[in-house]
Amino acid sequence: MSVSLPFRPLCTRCLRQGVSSSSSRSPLAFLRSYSNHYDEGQPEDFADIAGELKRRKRKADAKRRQYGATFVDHAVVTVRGGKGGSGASALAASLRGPSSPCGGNGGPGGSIYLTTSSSLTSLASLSKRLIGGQGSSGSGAFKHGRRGEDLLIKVPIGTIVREMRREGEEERMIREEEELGLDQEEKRKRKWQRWFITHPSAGGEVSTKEYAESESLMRREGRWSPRTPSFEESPPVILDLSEPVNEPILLAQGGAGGLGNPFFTSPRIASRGALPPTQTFEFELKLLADVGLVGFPNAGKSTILRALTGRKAEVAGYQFTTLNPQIGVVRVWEDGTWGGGEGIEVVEETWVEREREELERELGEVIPPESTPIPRLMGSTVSKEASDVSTSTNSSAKIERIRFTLSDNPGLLPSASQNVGLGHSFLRSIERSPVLVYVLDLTRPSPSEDLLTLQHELEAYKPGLSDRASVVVLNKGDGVDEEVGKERLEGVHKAVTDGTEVEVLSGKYGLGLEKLVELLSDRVAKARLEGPVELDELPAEVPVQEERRSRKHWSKDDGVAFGLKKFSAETGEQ
Ligand SMILES: Nc1nc2c(ncn2[C@@H]2O[C@H](COP(=O)(O)OP(=O)(O)OP(=O)(O)O)[C@@H](O)[C@H]2O)c(=O)[nH]1
Ligand SMILES: [Mg+2]
Repeated sequence: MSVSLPFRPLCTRCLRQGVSSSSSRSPLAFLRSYSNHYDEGQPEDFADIAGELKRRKRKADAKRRQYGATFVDHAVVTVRGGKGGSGASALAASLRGPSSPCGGNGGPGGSIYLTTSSSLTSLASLSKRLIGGQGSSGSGAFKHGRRGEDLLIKVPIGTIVREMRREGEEERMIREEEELGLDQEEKRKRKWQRWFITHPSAGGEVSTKEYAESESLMRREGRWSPRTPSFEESPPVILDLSEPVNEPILLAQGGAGGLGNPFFTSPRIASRGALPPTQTFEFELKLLADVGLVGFPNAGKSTILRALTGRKAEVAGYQFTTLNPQIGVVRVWEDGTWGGGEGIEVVEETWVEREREELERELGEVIPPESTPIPRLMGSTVSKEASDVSTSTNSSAKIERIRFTLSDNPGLLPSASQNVGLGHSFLRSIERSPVLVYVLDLTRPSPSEDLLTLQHELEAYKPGLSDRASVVVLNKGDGVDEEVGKERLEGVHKAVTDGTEVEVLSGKYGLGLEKLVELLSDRVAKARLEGPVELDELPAEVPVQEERRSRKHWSKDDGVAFGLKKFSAETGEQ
């Protein structure tokens, strides 16, 4: 099979053959032409391409569903330190005299620690129930039990942890006894049974005196039925993990191990390990980035992130490609150049890149980038050369002026503030970004209306949030002609407040990015000087249950699933 036309289905075998038989075209050019054609939507050999695209879309949808299910920004987790192991009540037989107590102590239960991980952007890896390892019991010959295993939970930077409830075993028992209406004597007996174990040779009942003595010994050691302090006595744990954690934070302490019988006056008694209280924590993820990109699905947010930072965000020509917020780093040097990316010329859709990588693997050689005709921004004079001068990946000899993080977020649906789709997760993750950028698609019929919708959604979520967006990006500036572009640009200018910068650019072809970097550097520097701005609390928080339910039922046709009209990137209809 030869690659005589660029519209063959993209199977790797065809591509390989194309490479070997086609002398004039590089495989990348082949992919690009395929990709461009796909963009334009005018395939000639339609049956071939439609079939291939359908297959690809099915694959991508499945992948998206899979990723979608793993993005979690809110979790309620039950945590308990491990139970301490029991002390042993053992006697060492002696030929000459009476046997002596030799029971070892129980090992303490494992604790639960918390730390941050910069590679995480979701709470998906968090289990619903975390219990520290149980300490093992002591045994004869003074052998002490092993310590239970500690658990280390990793959460993304930007996670807020709040303790919601705590209940100890002791309180649970007291409640139960009240319900059963037990008298004091019965309560004492139950308690002793709960706390002590007796040597098998004890035979019969251990006397009340022995128990009472053992209890007072335990009290002296501070080990007797430790009470769980209420929130009034010891305020709930609230952690704001906005910075990387150096030392793991103790979230739940493991229970103390029981004491062996040498500790007690009666050799027939040893104590059980303590069961630590059960605590319920709420984890909420608010990703931290200096700049947050806000826009409708398909506006090109991920493309911009890739162009500025090189972060491998998924780029595709359909809505809700991004389900998981992504953060990249932009570095700006003293001479005004910037980098962070891989110096990529054109940000291709991810599937084109994958094909290319697969092809490179098969061929065992790197396919050199070839020059692509770069379109112009709505007939403006901003050229690729201008932006080339400003980007750089060679940072060794330069002095860094500023470095900031940029977050790409899931597309915002109308009514996201009411938690439609990934609404809250998206809004939560940008809430802490001091600088927001609206990303609008200049090829859509009315970017100014899109802008108003975005502003409305941010304000509905938290009043004052939309004020942080003082930069509006009109992306896909390469895709409109001068007349249409100017008209839409004018509409947006009319819709913005004073002091808001409006930039036409093309994330895909890297046009106009240097101006954006300059603007963002200034805004970030200013925001850092001013410090964090607190916003009012969420006016009407959607209950957790409801929120979770909505996420579970989320699909790519989200607007439809939530009784809204489907939002169409092609027509701009909502
Ligand atoms: N012509 C042109 N196409 C672009 C430009 N920027 C992005 N695109 C294309 O627009 C489509 C969507 O781009 P993405 O970057 O995935 O958009 P997004 O806003 O991240 O979309 P979601 O993740 O779905 O919210 C892809 O086909 C991109 O190749 C641009 O500047 N010019
Ligand atoms: Mg995206």
